[in-house]
Amino acid sequence: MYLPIMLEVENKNILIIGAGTVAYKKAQKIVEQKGNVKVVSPRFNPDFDELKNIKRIKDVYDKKYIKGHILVIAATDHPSINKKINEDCREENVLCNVVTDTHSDVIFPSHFNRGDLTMAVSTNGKSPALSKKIINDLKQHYDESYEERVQLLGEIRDIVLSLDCSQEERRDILNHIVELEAIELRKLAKKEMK
Ligand SMILES: C[C@@]1(CC(=O)O)C2=NC(=C\c3[nH]c(c(CCC(=O)O)c3CC(=O)O)Cc3[nH]c(c(CC(=O)O)c3CCC(=O)O)/C=C3\N/C(=C\2)[C@@H](CCC(=O)O)[C@]3(C)CC(=O)O)/[C@H]1CCC(=O)O
Ligand SMILES: NC(=O)c1ccc[n+]([C@@H]2O[C@H](COP(=O)([O-])OP(=O)(O)OC[C@H]3O[C@@H](n4cnc5c(N)ncnc54)[C@H](O)[C@@H]3O)[C@@H](O)[C@H]2O)c1
Repeated sequence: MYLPIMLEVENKNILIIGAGTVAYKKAQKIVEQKGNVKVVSPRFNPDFDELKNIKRIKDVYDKKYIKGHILVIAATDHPSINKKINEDCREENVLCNVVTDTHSDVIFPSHFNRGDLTMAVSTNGKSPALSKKIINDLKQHYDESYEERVQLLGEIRDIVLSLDCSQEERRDILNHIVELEAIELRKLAKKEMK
């Protein structure tokens, strides 16, 4: 079983082996979050030309490339090579995601963001298509308005945490404000700023 955790990738070194369609999608997501991406592959999908801030190495996989990375993504179209990459990473204590396997050390959930709200869904590799469908359903319910909502709740929470009251009272207030309408949250945030 997997434990869902959030990974801060900004300025972290992440290695991708293979440069096809799947590798491109993962590289794009990591670059968006300002991770340092290095890609090793003998051939690069033309989409990679759009990604300016990545380092390309035109070569086949070799274990020597792993060192110095916090995460390796094995994204070749050869499951046996990807498996070897996963084994090498285990020896080097580096986390590894294998795109052709449902049992690698790291799997990417399907996800979306509404500002600081992140929603992520995984099926433990059983059905990525179902993860995608559920995420699309959640997108309808948790619409763009949640971006402001989370922002306002964060602002109000900072004020509440600075109040001189018991931990229980604080928890009650914080649990109560999540039920409020946006208009009430805006008023509260404004009032507290003064
Ligand atoms: C989140 C996302 C990646 C992202 O973020 O890029 C993701 N898969 C996505 C889409 C997708 N992948 C596939 C389809 C075709 C339909 C289908 O097969 O269902 C679609 C749907 C589509 O493309 O529309 C095929 C596929 N995927 C894996 C295998 C290998 C295997 O099963 O052995 C094969 C078979 C290849 C073959 O047939 O040969 C494996 C994995 N894919 C995972 C994640 C991990 C488990 C996630 C979970 O627990 O649910 C895991 C285990 C490893 C990993 O990659 O981390 C992205 C969401 C897109 C979105 O949200 O827009
Ligand atoms: N996890 C997912 O989300 C997901 C989704 C769809 C498909 N897949 C699976 O992922 C695999 C990759 O799919 P794709 O569409 O990106 O394939 P692709 O053929 O577009 O790309 C494969 C890449 O791997 C490179 N490569 C091959 N041998 C290599 C080696 N020894 N060292 C380094 N690079 C090497 C190739 O040059 C190419 O750039 C497929 O097996 C596919 O079934 C996974």
